[in-house]
Amino acid sequence: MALCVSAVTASSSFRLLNHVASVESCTRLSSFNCAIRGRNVRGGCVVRCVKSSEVAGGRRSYDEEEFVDMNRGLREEGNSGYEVVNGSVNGGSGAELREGGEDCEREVVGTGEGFEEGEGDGEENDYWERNEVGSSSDTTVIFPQATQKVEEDLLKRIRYQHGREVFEERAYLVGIERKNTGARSAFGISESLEELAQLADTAGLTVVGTTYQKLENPSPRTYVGSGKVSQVATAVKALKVESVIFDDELSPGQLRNLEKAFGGDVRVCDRTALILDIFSQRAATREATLQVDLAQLEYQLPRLTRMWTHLERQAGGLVKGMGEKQIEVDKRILRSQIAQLKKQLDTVRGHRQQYRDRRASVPIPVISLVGYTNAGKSTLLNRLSGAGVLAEDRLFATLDPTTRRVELPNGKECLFTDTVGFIQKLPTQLVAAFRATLEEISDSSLLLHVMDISHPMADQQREAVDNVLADLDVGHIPYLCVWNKFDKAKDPKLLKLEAAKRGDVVCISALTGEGMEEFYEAVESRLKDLMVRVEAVVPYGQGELVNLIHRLGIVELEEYTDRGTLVKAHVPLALSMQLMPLRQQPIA
Ligand SMILES: Nc1nc2c(ncn2[C@@H]2O[C@H](COP(=O)(O)OP(=O)(O)OP(=O)(O)O)[C@@H](O)[C@H]2O)c(=O)[nH]1
Ligand SMILES: [Mg+2]
Repeated sequence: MALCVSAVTASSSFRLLNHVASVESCTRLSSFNCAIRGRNVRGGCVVRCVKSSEVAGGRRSYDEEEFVDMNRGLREEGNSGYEVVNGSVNGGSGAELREGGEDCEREVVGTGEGFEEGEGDGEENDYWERNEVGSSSDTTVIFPQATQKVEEDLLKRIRYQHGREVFEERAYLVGIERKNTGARSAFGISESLEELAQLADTAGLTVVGTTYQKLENPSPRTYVGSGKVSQVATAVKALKVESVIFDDELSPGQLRNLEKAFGGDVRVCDRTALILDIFSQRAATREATLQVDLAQLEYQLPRLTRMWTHLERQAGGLVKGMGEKQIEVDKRILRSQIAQLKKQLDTVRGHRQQYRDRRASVPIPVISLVGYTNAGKSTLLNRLSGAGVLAEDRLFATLDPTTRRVELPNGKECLFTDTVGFIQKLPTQLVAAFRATLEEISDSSLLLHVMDISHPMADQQREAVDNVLADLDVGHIPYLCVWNKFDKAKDPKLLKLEAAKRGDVVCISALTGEGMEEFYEAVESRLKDLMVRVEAVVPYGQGELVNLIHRLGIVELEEYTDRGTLVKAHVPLALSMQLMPLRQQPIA
């Protein structure tokens, strides 16, 4: 039986070979992500790239334009075990790889499409062969020899994590402890690395080691000092590490130098790429997908170097500048993809705006749940509304705002919106891409900041959230702190005392329901504070307006007069605006 490998992940730029499984697992892939991945492919590969927009009904259609040859690794790393026998280097017809040398690496990727477990026969058992499914493509990728042992080793590395199959990839984490942190975020290096490990786990990686260095500032060349780089390189070899992840965003130069230092087999990436990858894996709706794709392209654009320098090397330097030209071409392609994505996002957002406008026409108060990732926002929304929103012990479970109508115990209605969680060092590309989603927060009547009060870094997480909120300019919106996961608190009595002292805090457990009565009371009282007093005469023909006043406001008096129903009530600001033309004229 021939082992067939579908190695292109369902996700983004981060992992090239995380999934040895059937094609069904591959959902989307952008050509550019592939190219970026190719940078670190061990032994090189040919990957056929298809834009996510071309994914239809779970099946990808091929587009010849989208081929990206990933053989650079073979040539550049001097691995002459392969040769390209049929295909051009730069797009066009694809390529055929043949085994030629003795010590070829065996982790080779295919296209993510058209791979399936197939029957091998005789000698061909030694190959991982691509079985094209219903495609007229001329691309034939013959993989190098795979012994039974290699197959077994690979299969052993597939594991189930968070309900899905992942290829166990070994990662090593590197951070910096800045001397004289001063005004810097209060996250210590060990907490920051711990969070990075959690992110890596969420992305499906296995962390095999971490290290950090105390520095005044990161080295502009290699982030950590050269001694540390050698130390990491030794650890990478000893621990058979496949990915080295840095705790801050690396500049394109740092990325390049570190890749050089660790060799082509090791993938270098940073916190931002990791977060982008998680977002990409989790994006479920069209808007979230577009937003993540945009953030990824924005991240990749300045990092578009070295991808094509092999062209020059191949030609013995005769075509100097060819690589650069190609980079320019790629940059242009990327920019036009960015422009296209922005356009598509505008359309999608237009629909969302219509929905918001419709919502605004029914002036129900909107309450937004904001907070650090994993604080329990979705769990709270589920408790309030039985919404069935995905709530998991993973980072960034929620990417799209979900709004649910909730009737409070006093009978008043409001809308609760669950939002994307924040994290320290939130990539700027993501904040920008998700700005529109986050801006919905600015329409709310009340912000509920949900905190995991049992978390050792709760204070620092609060600070990180407050920083993002300040960026979003929502300081004017009334705010209530919800100390969640109270059931896990070490000293509940002390916490209660502290909460009582502060006044703008309620302690709850969204999981067990503890403290929900106080929660409802606090929310009701905030909403009441936000109401304005109106006196209006509603014509008998507009009875639904009187109903609305009852549903949303607190009615003091209702009287039937010859002009209509006279209502004296406290109502939400938005409703008071709607009632403006009906305000009772003072009787002369
Ligand atoms: N013990 C305890 N666990 C909780 C509580 N609230 C939520 N959790 C757990 O915390 C984890 C994260 O909960 P979510 O509701 O997904 O958190 P979130 O804030 O929506 O996270 P993101 O969507 O990633 O931003 C889940 O495993 C929940 O079961 C609580 O009050 N007590
Ligand atoms: Mg959530």
